[in-house]
Amino acid sequence: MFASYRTDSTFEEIPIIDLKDATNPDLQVREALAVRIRDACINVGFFYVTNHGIPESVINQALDAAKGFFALPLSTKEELDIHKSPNFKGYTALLGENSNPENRGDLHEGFDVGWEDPVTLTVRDEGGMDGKNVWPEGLPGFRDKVMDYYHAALALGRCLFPLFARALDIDEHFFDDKTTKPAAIMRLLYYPPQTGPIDGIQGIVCFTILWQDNVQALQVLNPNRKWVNAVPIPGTLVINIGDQLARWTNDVFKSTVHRAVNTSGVERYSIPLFFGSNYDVKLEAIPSCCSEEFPSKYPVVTAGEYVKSRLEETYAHSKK
Ligand SMILES: O=C(O)CCC(=O)C(=O)O
Ligand SMILES: [Fe+2]
Repeated sequence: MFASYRTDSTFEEIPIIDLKDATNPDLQVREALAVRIRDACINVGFFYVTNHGIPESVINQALDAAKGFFALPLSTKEELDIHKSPNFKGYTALLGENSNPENRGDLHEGFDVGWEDPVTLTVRDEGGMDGKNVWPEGLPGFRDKVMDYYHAALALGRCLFPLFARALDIDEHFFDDKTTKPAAIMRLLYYPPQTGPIDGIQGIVCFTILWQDNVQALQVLNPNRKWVNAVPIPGTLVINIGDQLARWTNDVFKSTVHRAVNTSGVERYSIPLFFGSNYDVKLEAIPSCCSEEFPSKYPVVTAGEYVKSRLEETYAHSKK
Protein backbone atom coordinates (compact mmCIF):
# COMPACT_ATOMS: atom_id res chain seq x y z
CA MET A 1 0.00 0.00 0.00
CA PHE A 2 3.01 2.33 0.24
CA ALA A 3 4.55 1.13 -2.98
CA SER A 4 3.55 4.24 -4.87
CA TYR A 5 4.60 6.63 -2.08
CA ARG A 6 7.50 8.01 -4.00
CA THR A 7 7.72 11.68 -3.83
CA ASP A 8 9.42 14.23 -6.02
CA SER A 9 8.77 16.88 -3.42
CA THR A 10 11.85 18.57 -2.11
CA PHE A 11 12.76 19.81 1.36
CA GLU A 12 14.55 22.79 2.79
CA GLU A 13 14.47 21.71 6.41
CA ILE A 14 14.92 18.59 8.46
CA PRO A 15 11.94 17.83 10.71
CA ILE A 16 12.28 17.63 14.50
CA ILE A 17 10.38 14.75 16.10
CA ASP A 18 9.72 14.43 19.81
CA LEU A 19 10.12 10.82 20.99
CA LYS A 20 8.50 11.30 24.40
CA ASP A 21 5.49 9.22 23.28
CA ALA A 22 7.49 6.38 21.68
CA THR A 23 6.15 3.85 24.17
CA ASN A 24 2.92 5.59 25.16
CA PRO A 25 0.32 2.92 26.01
CA ASP A 26 -2.28 4.77 23.93
CA LEU A 27 -2.18 3.32 20.43
CA GLN A 28 -3.48 6.50 18.84
CA VAL A 29 -0.68 8.52 20.38
CA ARG A 30 1.94 6.10 19.03
CA GLU A 31 0.19 6.13 15.67
CA ALA A 32 0.41 9.94 15.48
CA LEU A 33 4.14 9.73 16.14
CA ALA A 34 4.56 7.02 13.49
CA VAL A 35 2.81 9.23 10.94
CA ARG A 36 5.38 11.98 11.54
CA ILE A 37 8.20 9.48 11.21
CA ARG A 38 6.70 8.08 8.00
CA ASP A 39 6.51 11.56 6.54
CA ALA A 40 10.16 12.28 7.42
CA CYS A 41 11.38 8.91 6.06
CA ILE A 42 9.48 9.23 2.79
CA ASN A 43 10.26 12.87 2.07
CA VAL A 44 13.62 13.57 3.68
CA GLY A 45 15.33 10.43 4.96
CA PHE A 46 16.56 12.51 7.93
CA PHE A 47 15.02 13.75 11.16
CA TYR A 48 16.13 15.13 14.50
CA VAL A 49 14.87 13.50 17.68
CA THR A 50 14.29 15.15 21.05
CA ASN A 51 13.57 13.29 24.30
CA HIS A 52 15.73 10.47 22.92
CA GLY A 53 16.55 9.10 26.36
CA ILE A 54 20.36 9.24 26.22
CA PRO A 55 21.52 11.17 29.30
CA GLU A 56 23.66 14.21 28.65
CA SER A 57 26.27 12.88 31.08
CA VAL A 58 26.69 9.75 28.94
CA ILE A 59 27.13 11.89 25.82
CA ASN A 60 29.65 14.16 27.53
CA GLN A 61 31.71 11.21 28.73
CA ALA A 62 31.85 9.78 25.21
CA LEU A 63 32.91 13.16 23.83
CA ASP A 64 35.56 13.39 26.53
CA ALA A 65 36.85 9.95 25.50
CA ALA A 66 36.95 11.00 21.85
CA LYS A 67 38.91 14.17 22.64
CA GLY A 68 41.41 12.19 24.71
CA PHE A 69 41.89 9.62 21.98
CA PHE A 70 42.38 11.96 19.03
CA ALA A 71 44.87 14.02 21.06
CA LEU A 72 47.18 10.96 21.36
CA PRO A 73 50.37 10.97 19.28
CA LEU A 74 49.78 9.74 15.72
CA SER A 75 52.12 6.77 16.22
CA THR A 76 50.05 5.58 19.22
CA LYS A 77 46.82 5.86 17.25
CA GLU A 78 48.37 4.08 14.30
CA GLU A 79 49.10 1.04 16.47
CA LEU A 80 45.33 0.56 16.39
CA ASP A 81 45.02 1.13 12.64
CA ILE A 82 41.78 -0.27 11.21
CA HIS A 83 43.68 -1.97 8.38
CA LYS A 84 45.32 -4.26 10.96
CA SER A 85 41.92 -5.46 12.19
CA PRO A 86 40.18 -8.37 10.43
CA ASN A 87 36.80 -6.95 11.41
CA PHE A 88 37.01 -3.19 10.77
CA LYS A 89 37.77 -1.97 14.30
CA GLY A 90 40.10 0.78 15.40
CA TYR A 91 41.66 3.92 14.06
CA THR A 92 41.24 5.59 10.67
CA ALA A 93 43.82 8.27 9.96
CA LEU A 94 43.13 11.57 8.28
CA LEU A 95 42.53 10.85 4.57
CA GLY A 96 42.79 7.15 5.47
CA GLU A 97 39.28 6.29 4.39
CA ASN A 98 37.80 7.02 1.05
CA SER A 99 34.10 6.81 0.43
CA ASN A 100 34.58 8.13 -3.11
CA PRO A 101 37.52 6.77 -5.13
CA GLU A 102 37.53 9.92 -7.31
CA ASN A 103 38.70 11.96 -4.37
CA ARG A 104 41.85 11.93 -2.27
CA GLY A 105 40.21 10.70 0.93
CA ASP A 106 37.91 11.79 3.70
CA LEU A 107 38.99 14.65 5.90
CA HIS A 108 38.42 13.16 9.31
CA GLU A 109 39.95 10.79 11.81
CA GLY A 110 37.84 7.98 13.20
CA PHE A 111 37.76 5.25 15.80
CA ASP A 112 35.37 2.31 15.32
CA VAL A 113 33.93 -0.04 17.92
CA GLY A 114 31.31 -2.78 17.80
CA TRP A 115 29.15 -4.67 20.26
CA GLU A 116 30.56 -6.29 23.36
CA ASP A 117 28.71 -7.61 26.37
CA PRO A 118 28.62 -4.84 28.99
CA VAL A 119 29.22 -7.27 31.86
CA THR A 120 31.47 -10.05 30.54
CA LEU A 121 33.14 -7.87 27.83
CA THR A 122 32.89 -10.84 25.47
CA VAL A 123 32.06 -10.32 21.80
CA ARG A 124 29.90 -12.17 19.29
CA ASP A 125 31.16 -13.79 16.18
CA GLU A 126 28.42 -13.90 13.60
CA GLY A 127 30.86 -12.96 10.83
CA GLY A 128 30.86 -9.58 9.13
CA MET A 129 32.22 -6.93 11.44
CA ASP A 130 31.62 -8.88 14.63
CA GLY A 131 34.58 -9.73 16.78
CA LYS A 132 37.06 -8.07 19.07
CA ASN A 133 37.33 -4.36 19.65
CA VAL A 134 40.74 -2.76 20.03
CA TRP A 135 41.46 -0.31 22.85
CA PRO A 136 44.12 2.33 23.44
CA GLU A 137 46.35 2.11 26.48
CA GLY A 138 46.87 5.00 28.86
CA LEU A 139 43.38 6.49 28.71
CA PRO A 140 41.68 5.47 31.97
CA GLY A 141 37.94 4.90 31.62
CA PHE A 142 38.03 5.16 27.82
CA ARG A 143 36.41 1.80 27.17
CA ASP A 144 33.57 2.37 29.69
CA LYS A 145 32.84 5.88 28.45
CA VAL A 146 32.69 4.69 24.85
CA MET A 147 30.66 1.56 25.55
CA ASP A 148 28.19 3.32 27.86
CA TYR A 149 27.25 5.60 25.00
CA TYR A 150 27.24 2.67 22.58
CA HIS A 151 24.70 0.72 24.65
CA ALA A 152 22.55 3.79 25.25
CA ALA A 153 22.42 4.50 21.51
CA LEU A 154 21.71 0.83 20.79
CA ALA A 155 18.73 0.98 23.17
CA LEU A 156 17.44 4.05 21.37
CA GLY A 157 17.82 2.23 18.05
CA ARG A 158 15.78 -0.68 19.31
CA CYS A 159 12.95 1.59 20.32
CA LEU A 160 12.86 3.18 16.85
CA PHE A 161 12.08 -0.11 15.08
CA PRO A 162 8.48 -0.48 16.33
CA LEU A 163 7.88 3.09 15.16
CA PHE A 164 9.28 2.34 11.70
CA ALA A 165 7.11 -0.79 11.57
CA ARG A 166 4.02 1.20 12.50
CA ALA A 167 4.99 3.82 9.94
CA LEU A 168 5.00 1.02 7.33
CA ASP A 169 1.68 -0.32 8.57
CA ILE A 170 3.14 -3.71 9.44
CA ASP A 171 3.24 -5.60 12.75
CA GLU A 172 4.96 -3.46 15.37
CA HIS A 173 7.14 -6.47 16.19
CA PHE A 174 8.18 -7.15 12.57
CA PHE A 175 11.79 -6.14 13.18
CA ASP A 176 12.14 -7.72 16.65
CA ASP A 177 13.57 -11.10 15.63
CA LYS A 178 15.67 -9.42 12.93
CA THR A 179 17.50 -7.18 15.38
CA THR A 180 18.32 -9.54 18.26
CA LYS A 181 22.04 -9.33 17.42
CA PRO A 182 22.22 -6.10 15.49
CA ALA A 183 25.35 -5.25 13.57
CA ALA A 184 25.91 -1.89 15.18
CA ILE A 185 29.17 -0.05 14.66
CA MET A 186 29.84 3.16 16.48
CA ARG A 187 32.40 5.64 15.36
CA LEU A 188 34.09 8.51 17.14
CA LEU A 189 34.86 11.16 14.53
CA TYR A 190 37.18 14.13 14.64
CA TYR A 191 37.13 16.74 11.87
CA PRO A 192 39.97 19.21 11.87
CA PRO A 193 39.15 22.56 10.31
CA GLN A 194 39.20 21.89 6.58
CA THR A 195 38.51 23.59 3.30
CA GLY A 196 39.23 20.79 0.84
CA PRO A 197 36.76 18.71 -1.17
CA ILE A 198 34.51 16.27 0.67
CA ASP A 199 32.30 13.43 -0.42
CA GLY A 200 28.62 12.65 -0.55
CA ILE A 201 27.86 9.50 1.41
CA GLN A 202 24.89 7.23 1.95
CA GLY A 203 24.48 5.09 5.04
CA ILE A 204 24.81 1.36 4.36
CA VAL A 205 22.86 0.21 7.43
CA CYS A 206 19.22 0.47 8.61
CA PHE A 207 19.72 3.89 10.07
CA THR A 208 22.32 6.04 11.76
CA ILE A 209 21.94 7.71 15.13
CA LEU A 210 24.22 10.73 15.10
CA TRP A 211 25.36 12.96 17.90
CA GLN A 212 27.08 16.11 16.62
CA ASP A 213 28.68 18.94 18.55
CA ASN A 214 27.69 22.56 17.94
CA VAL A 215 29.86 23.07 14.85
CA GLN A 216 27.95 23.16 11.55
CA ALA A 217 29.27 20.63 9.03
CA LEU A 218 26.60 18.06 8.19
CA GLN A 219 24.69 18.67 4.97
CA VAL A 220 21.92 16.71 3.30
CA LEU A 221 21.28 16.70 -0.46
CA ASN A 222 17.70 17.59 -1.41
CA PRO A 223 16.03 16.50 -4.68
CA ASN A 224 16.87 19.89 -6.22
CA ARG A 225 20.54 19.00 -5.64
CA LYS A 226 20.93 21.67 -3.03
CA TRP A 227 22.88 20.93 0.16
CA VAL A 228 20.63 21.61 3.16
CA ASN A 229 22.46 22.20 6.45
CA ALA A 230 21.63 19.80 9.27
CA VAL A 231 22.11 22.63 11.75
CA PRO A 232 23.34 21.49 15.17
CA ILE A 233 20.43 21.68 17.63
CA PRO A 234 21.42 21.17 21.28
CA GLY A 235 19.66 18.28 22.97
CA THR A 236 18.86 16.48 19.72
CA LEU A 237 20.28 13.53 17.84
CA VAL A 238 20.03 13.14 14.07
CA ILE A 239 18.51 9.95 12.65
CA ASN A 240 19.10 9.11 9.02
CA ILE A 241 17.74 6.22 7.02
CA GLY A 242 20.38 3.96 5.45
CA ASP A 243 20.42 1.60 2.50
CA GLN A 244 19.18 -1.47 4.43
CA LEU A 245 15.88 0.21 5.28
CA ALA A 246 15.72 1.68 1.78
CA ARG A 247 16.04 -1.85 0.34
CA TRP A 248 13.58 -3.28 2.84
CA THR A 249 11.07 -0.59 1.87
CA ASN A 250 11.80 -0.77 -1.86
CA ASP A 251 13.01 2.86 -1.66
CA VAL A 252 9.78 4.12 -0.09
CA PHE A 253 12.03 5.26 2.76
CA LYS A 254 14.88 7.38 1.45
CA SER A 255 18.56 6.83 2.06
CA THR A 256 19.59 10.40 1.40
CA VAL A 257 23.05 11.46 0.27
CA HIS A 258 24.83 13.57 2.86
CA ARG A 259 28.30 14.81 3.71
CA ALA A 260 30.16 16.54 6.47
CA VAL A 261 32.36 19.48 5.63
CA ASN A 262 33.92 21.49 8.38
CA THR A 263 34.72 24.93 7.00
CA SER A 264 34.03 26.56 10.39
CA GLY A 265 37.70 27.10 11.17
CA VAL A 266 37.43 25.13 14.41
CA GLU A 267 37.61 21.45 15.33
CA ARG A 268 34.47 19.34 15.22
CA TYR A 269 33.50 16.04 16.85
CA SER A 270 30.61 13.75 16.03
CA ILE A 271 29.56 10.22 17.03
CA PRO A 272 27.48 8.17 14.60
CA LEU A 273 26.15 4.74 15.53
CA PHE A 274 25.32 2.70 12.44
CA PHE A 275 22.48 0.34 13.28
CA GLY A 276 22.30 -2.71 11.04
CA SER A 277 20.01 -5.73 11.38
CA ASN A 278 21.24 -9.22 12.30
CA TYR A 279 23.72 -10.41 9.66
CA ASP A 280 21.69 -13.41 8.57
CA VAL A 281 18.53 -11.42 7.82
CA LYS A 282 17.44 -11.32 4.19
CA LEU A 283 16.84 -7.79 2.98
CA GLU A 284 13.67 -8.56 1.09
CA ALA A 285 11.17 -5.87 0.12
CA ILE A 286 8.28 -5.60 2.59
CA PRO A 287 5.02 -6.47 0.77
CA SER A 288 3.32 -3.16 1.68
CA CYS A 289 6.09 -1.42 -0.31
CA CYS A 290 5.67 -3.37 -3.58
CA SER A 291 2.97 -3.43 -6.22
CA GLU A 292 2.59 -4.42 -9.85
CA GLU A 293 3.51 -0.89 -10.84
CA PHE A 294 6.42 -0.74 -8.36
CA PRO A 295 7.88 -4.24 -8.21
CA SER A 296 10.76 -5.06 -5.90
CA LYS A 297 13.84 -3.19 -7.21
CA TYR A 298 16.72 -5.00 -5.54
CA PRO A 299 18.03 -8.55 -5.56
CA VAL A 300 17.64 -10.19 -2.15
CA VAL A 301 20.89 -10.30 -0.15
CA THR A 302 21.60 -10.91 3.50
CA ALA A 303 22.42 -7.86 5.60
CA GLY A 304 25.86 -9.34 6.35
CA GLU A 305 26.78 -9.83 2.70
CA TYR A 306 25.59 -6.36 1.88
CA VAL A 307 27.45 -4.50 4.62
CA LYS A 308 30.66 -6.44 4.12
CA SER A 309 30.77 -5.81 0.37
CA ARG A 310 30.15 -2.10 0.87
CA LEU A 311 32.81 -1.81 3.57
CA GLU A 312 35.36 -3.66 1.50
CA GLU A 313 34.75 -1.19 -1.32
CA THR A 314 35.33 1.72 1.04
CA TYR A 315 38.53 0.36 2.54
CA ALA A 316 39.96 -1.07 -0.67
CA HIS A 317 40.49 2.48 -1.96
CA SER A 318 42.50 3.37 1.11
CA LYS A 319 44.67 0.28 1.64
CA LYS A 320 48.18 1.40 2.50
O1 LIG B 1 29.95 13.57 11.10
C1 LIG B 1 28.80 13.66 10.67
O2 LIG B 1 28.07 14.61 10.96
C2 LIG B 1 28.19 12.65 9.76
C3 LIG B 1 29.00 11.42 9.57
C4 LIG B 1 28.26 10.44 8.70
O3 LIG B 1 27.20 10.72 8.22
C5 LIG B 1 28.80 9.11 8.45
O4 LIG B 1 29.94 8.84 8.87
O5 LIG B 1 28.08 8.32 7.80
FE1 LIG C 1 26.26 9.04 7.43
